[in-house]
Order: sequence, then structure tokens, then C-alpha cells
Amino acid sequence: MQIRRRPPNPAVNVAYMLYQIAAPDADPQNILEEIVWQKEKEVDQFREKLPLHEVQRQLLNAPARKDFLAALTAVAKPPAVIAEVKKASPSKGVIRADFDPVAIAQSYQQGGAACLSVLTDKKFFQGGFENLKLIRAAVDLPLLCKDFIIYPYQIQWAKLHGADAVLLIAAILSDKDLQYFLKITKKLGMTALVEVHDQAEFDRVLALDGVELLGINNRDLTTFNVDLQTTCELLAARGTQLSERGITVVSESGIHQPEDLLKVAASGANAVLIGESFMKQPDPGIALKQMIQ
Ligand SMILES: O=P(O)(O)OC[C@@H](O)[C@@H](O)c1c[nH]c2ccccc12
Repeated sequence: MQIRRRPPNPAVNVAYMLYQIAAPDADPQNILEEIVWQKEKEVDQFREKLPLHEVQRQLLNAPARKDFLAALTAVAKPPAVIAEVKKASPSKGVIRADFDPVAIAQSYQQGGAACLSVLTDKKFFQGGFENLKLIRAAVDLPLLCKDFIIYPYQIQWAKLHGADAVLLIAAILSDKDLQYFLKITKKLGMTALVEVHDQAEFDRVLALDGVELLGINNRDLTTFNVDLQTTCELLAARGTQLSERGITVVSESGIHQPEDLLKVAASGANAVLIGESFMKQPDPGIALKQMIQ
């Protein structure tokens, strides 16, 4: 794991010995590190506005979560589709200018999505927690808060805004944090989608307790290169371990045609996570229908 963290914020008691600390005047070594450093500042601002104990107090009245994992495994004709509400990305810029998150979510629900993924990062993906909240009120599907989680605060914040699942990215988290965040997510009645991109991350995650849903990102988040072979090679090498442990697998990113979906499904993926190719279509729900017919 190569990601470094900023010098610790004295107000936050984080086990920084788990991470290399960058010099105060250092530049980020890649886009992922830049996103994580920005996230550290963002979450500090969130905490200023609404301290953790206040988030936890408001959570006492939060409605029960929908079962994100059950919605994936209940799909009659796998692979289940997690359809993503994504306006922009660092590698592609604005993907969909005419971006109405509620209309997109409703279109996906019509089109047969099993679950939705909602980008909540504002600076790099033009997403937001207000989108998550609006979509929660507009559709019945389980929702994944798609963000860069580096603190427990963010998991509870995501639940407060209607998320049923959160993304835990192995590339930016130590094993200790991954294990701790898995426990917190479960305790909150939510699903953790633990995301890997290579065999080393895959083996790190398999050594953890409580992993039920594993995402293989075909996109390298440090370079944004995409290759569907990532899913095929990882599942060829380690797929049996996942099925033995009953772990559900999601192939994420770079799925543009039905052939792509069939390719990753044939390699053993139980679900797929698709954003850009649907976001580029006038009606994302119709694009989804055409992908799975
Ligand atoms: O737009 P695509 O190529 O269909 O990819 C969707 C989704 O997999 C991608 O947005 C994603 C997967 N893991 C992430 C982590 C952070 C940000 C984004 C992602």
C-alpha cells in the first residue's frame, strides 16, 4: 500500500503509525493521494459543522437500512447491476452535463438495476451528499455511497444521508483500518463493498474477517487505466477462495457493451458496477435494459 497521509490533525486521534506521513510541503504523488489529502480536509470541515456525537444522536432516528447484498444475490438473472449516478470524473471530466440525479436514479430503477451507486465526492466527481439524500427519497433500491472513506465519521455520515452500503478501498486503507471499518459498517447495519485492484490487495482483503462483498476495480485509481482482464485474471487465480467463503464479487468499471458484461460474468463475477457507459446515454435506464437483455 503506497498511499501516504498528511501530517496528523491534532484534533483527530487517528492511528497514524499505520501510514507513511508526507512532508508538510510535499506534493501528492498521484491523483489518488491528491483525493485522499483533499478528503482529510473535507472531513475535518464536516466534523467542525456537525461533530461525531451529533451525527450519532441523529442516527438514533434513522430509518432501517435496505439490504444491499441481499438485493444483489436475489437477482433472477445474474450478474446483478449496480448502476452508478456519476456526473464527472478526474479522468473524463464532465460525463453527463444534463445531470438530474433523481431522474437518473428513477430511470435506473425502471431499467432493472438491483442497486444504485451514488458519487458523493464533490471536488473530483461533482457528486454530493445532497444527491444521496434526494435519491433516497425518490427510489426504493439499496444505495451505495461512492466515496473515499478514510475515517469512521464518513461511514456514519453516509448512513445519515440514506446510504445502505459504503465503499472501502484497499488501496487507501491499512489492514487495521479496513478491519475496523468493516466492523463499524456491520454494526451500523450496512454493507461494505471492499474494493481491490490487484492480487496483493486481494490477498490482504481475504485475510480480513467479515468480508461479504468484494469489488474488483478494473480501473487503476492511481493512473485511471482500465482493463477488464483485471477481473478475469484475479478470479482465475483466486475465484475458488471467494466461492468457498460465500463472498459475492462485483466487477467494477470499464463495462461498456453486453460482451464486456458477459466476459466478466463468465469469469465468475456475480455483479457489475457500471457508470460512464449509462451516463453517456440520453436515457440511462434504457441503456441499462439493453445491457442486460
Ligand atoms: O464509469 P465506469 O467505468 O463504468 O466505472 C464505474 C465505477 O466502477 C467507478 O466509478 C468506480 C469504481 N470504484 C471507484 C472508486 C472511486 C471512484 C469511482 C470508482
